[in-house]
Amino acid sequence: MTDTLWPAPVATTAVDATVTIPGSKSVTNRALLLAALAGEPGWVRRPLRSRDSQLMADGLRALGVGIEETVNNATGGSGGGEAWRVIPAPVLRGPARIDVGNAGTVMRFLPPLAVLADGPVHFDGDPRSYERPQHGVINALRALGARIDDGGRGSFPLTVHGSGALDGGPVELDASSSSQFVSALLLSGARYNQGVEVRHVGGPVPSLPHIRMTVEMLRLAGVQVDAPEDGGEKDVWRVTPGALLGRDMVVEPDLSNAAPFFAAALVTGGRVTVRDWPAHTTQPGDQLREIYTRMGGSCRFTDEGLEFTGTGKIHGIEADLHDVGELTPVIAAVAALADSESHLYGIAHLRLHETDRLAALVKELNDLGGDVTETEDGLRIRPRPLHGGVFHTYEDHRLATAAAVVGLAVEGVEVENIATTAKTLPDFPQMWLDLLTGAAARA
Ligand SMILES: O=C(O)C1=C[C@@H](OP(=O)(O)O)[C@@H](O)[C@H](O)C1
Ligand SMILES: C=C(OP(=O)(O)O)C(=O)O
Repeated sequence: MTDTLWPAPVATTAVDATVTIPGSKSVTNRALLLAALAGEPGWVRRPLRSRDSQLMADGLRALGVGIEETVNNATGGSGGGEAWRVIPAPVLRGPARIDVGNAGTVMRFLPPLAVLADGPVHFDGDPRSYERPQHGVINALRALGARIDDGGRGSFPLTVHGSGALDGGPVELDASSSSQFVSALLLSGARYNQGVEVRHVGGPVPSLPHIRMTVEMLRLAGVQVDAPEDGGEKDVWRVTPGALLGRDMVVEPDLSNAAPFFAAALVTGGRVTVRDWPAHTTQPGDQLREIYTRMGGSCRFTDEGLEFTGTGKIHGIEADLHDVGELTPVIAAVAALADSESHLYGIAHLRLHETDRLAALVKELNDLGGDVTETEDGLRIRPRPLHGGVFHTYEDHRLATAAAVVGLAVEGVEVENIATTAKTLPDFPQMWLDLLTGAAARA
């Protein structure tokens, strides 16, 4: 936590910019893990370089995986940029120590891999990692035969006593608090002796697009997966045991991190293009096209990417964000500047994200004069004229970008710890300034 305050710039004119958004956190961290499990070296191209992806890379390195970070600007344009070479370890190494930070993908995805190590792997992380749910992964791994010492806490810190192999097979878990429990088991499951069959038992699973991303990326790595959306049984995913192929994977831009930039088009009545928007993607951020259109913008694909245009007039929305929860903070910020009330629901699980996002959004928007109330599973936002003040960010990157969006229209917003955006978008402060000075248009 830092007390540094960042004065959020106010937009004095309509923005008109084209931005390059760095790679997706979710795709980068899956790509690294799948490459580490493969039978031969592979490449992860245009990876995200941020706190969460460095934690994943360092965690894999601790287990003996080689990850060479190289920059290749020779070809320039979209063909250049970074490419990380991943060299799998013949045997994953224990003892090892892994820092999970506050990265859900690292805390959920690495313990199922660590069971394959040939010794103990100790996991620790930020204080918030002790509070985020981990029981789905711990209980499932134990049921599959793994030995895990969590001091009875059901969370971090914990030690996975890797024994070089896991039998695997069918297992039940409750993923109603995080889709990452399912993804975690599936990602390493092909390397278990019997593969894995995950059956979710409980309330609806949030963030389903992220499970589809897992399934799609596993298939690209040559793994056979049966999933509910392909005619399989509801809430059951099956991974057949087998070798993974070392691939050349190109990471898409992080579409969830496009949310504040398109929001700038809506709020200022301007125009923002995000380069290289994929025509097909499993990223939840793709749903911004529909959500922001309902809020008053319009979008179209151009030769460069996806262009969003706003009118400066924003409408409130009634939206189920269960599938796309990570978009909530920025959507809530836009909704606070709208001309009518919004109801965002299906997002009770956000209370267990980087911070309790529902409580944080209510407190911070209301402290600026807003009228936001928390419901059982979401937020009601009644727009009111807002005033300046400190916007606290609770070490949550998406609270920080949400605050910047409010600051576009409200003078005197000061964002606490803008550096927390380093979790997934370290360049955010400069990118935001470039957007507003027109520099992003020239980039
Ligand atoms: O698997 C992933 O990459 C993610 C899944 C989602 O987690 P939850 O299902 O816990 O919401 C999402 O919110 C998170 O940002 C990334
Ligand atoms: C919930 C998020 O992250 P994590 O991967 O830490 O769960 C997020 O990025 O909004």
